Amino acid sequence: MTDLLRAKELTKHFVTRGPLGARTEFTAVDRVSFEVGLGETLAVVGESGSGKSTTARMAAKLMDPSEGTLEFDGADVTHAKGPELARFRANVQVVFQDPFSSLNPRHTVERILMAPLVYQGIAPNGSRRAHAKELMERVGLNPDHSLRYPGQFSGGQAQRIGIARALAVNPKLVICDEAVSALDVSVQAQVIELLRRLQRESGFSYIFIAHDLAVVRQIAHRVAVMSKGRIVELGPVEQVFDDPQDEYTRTLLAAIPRINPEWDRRRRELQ
Ligand SMILES: Nc1ncnc2c1ncn2[C@@H]1O[C@H](COP(=O)(O)OP(=O)(O)OP(=O)(O)O)[C@@H](O)[C@H]1O
Repeated sequence: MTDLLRAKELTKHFVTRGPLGARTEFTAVDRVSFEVGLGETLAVVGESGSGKSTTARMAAKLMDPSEGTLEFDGADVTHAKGPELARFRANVQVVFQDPFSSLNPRHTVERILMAPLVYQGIAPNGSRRAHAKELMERVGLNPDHSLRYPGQFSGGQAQRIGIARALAVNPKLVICDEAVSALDVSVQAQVIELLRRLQRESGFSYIFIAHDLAVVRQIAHRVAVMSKGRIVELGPVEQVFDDPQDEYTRTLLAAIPRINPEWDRRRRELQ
């Protein structure tokens, strides 16, 4: 499989100040390396504070790494600026956890979906409206609702708007940072199915940040397990879930039966 994104030894230090102004350096992500293939879904899992979001932010170039490099489509984009960064932004899009805080509440869906097209100079003026409606249809929203505001949609529908906005520029990689974590289980299943369908149709890659391993099992090809800023295990989902090599991965997996008894039953049947 051709590598689309290659992260090499990505590291992020944060500087915090104590009550007396004392400077403490803290390493949130520590020499993390991974690749994402074309059309592949790489999940990044781990407990809260393990460094998943910081890794996602560096991969999306929303945050510069303290050390390490990022390659996209064979080019080093670690320090990309100007047109090179704009090209990266057209190819790599992010879907955040909370659609209501990541979508402007004062803009209509149409305006939200047309904004990336304007920014990237995609689709001539007259066809942007039609393109926005097409995007709504692609993610299962009624295009007649294009003049509504995010607040007039349910959580699941609003997340579909976030997904449509990410797809507007036809990206090669979509980074989902806990994109389904805040949704009810049944809505979550529908949005996961949507994400899978969109990947089948368009062949783009996902980095899928999640803490729910049952969700990861449904969507990812490979999984990286993070603990205390480091990747402790990385491999195909079946391999990591069925034969975890790392002690921390085993602890994470042991928590699943409480989340998904059906999956646990099937696992036991297979053993
Ligand atoms: N801007 C920042 N300044 C200082 N520390 C930060 C900053 N952003 C994150 N951290 C710290 O870095 C560590 C990793 O955070 P990160 O959000 O990447 O973890 P996470 O695995 O995504 O956790 P969660 O699932 O809770 O979002 C945490 O200890 C967090 O407090």
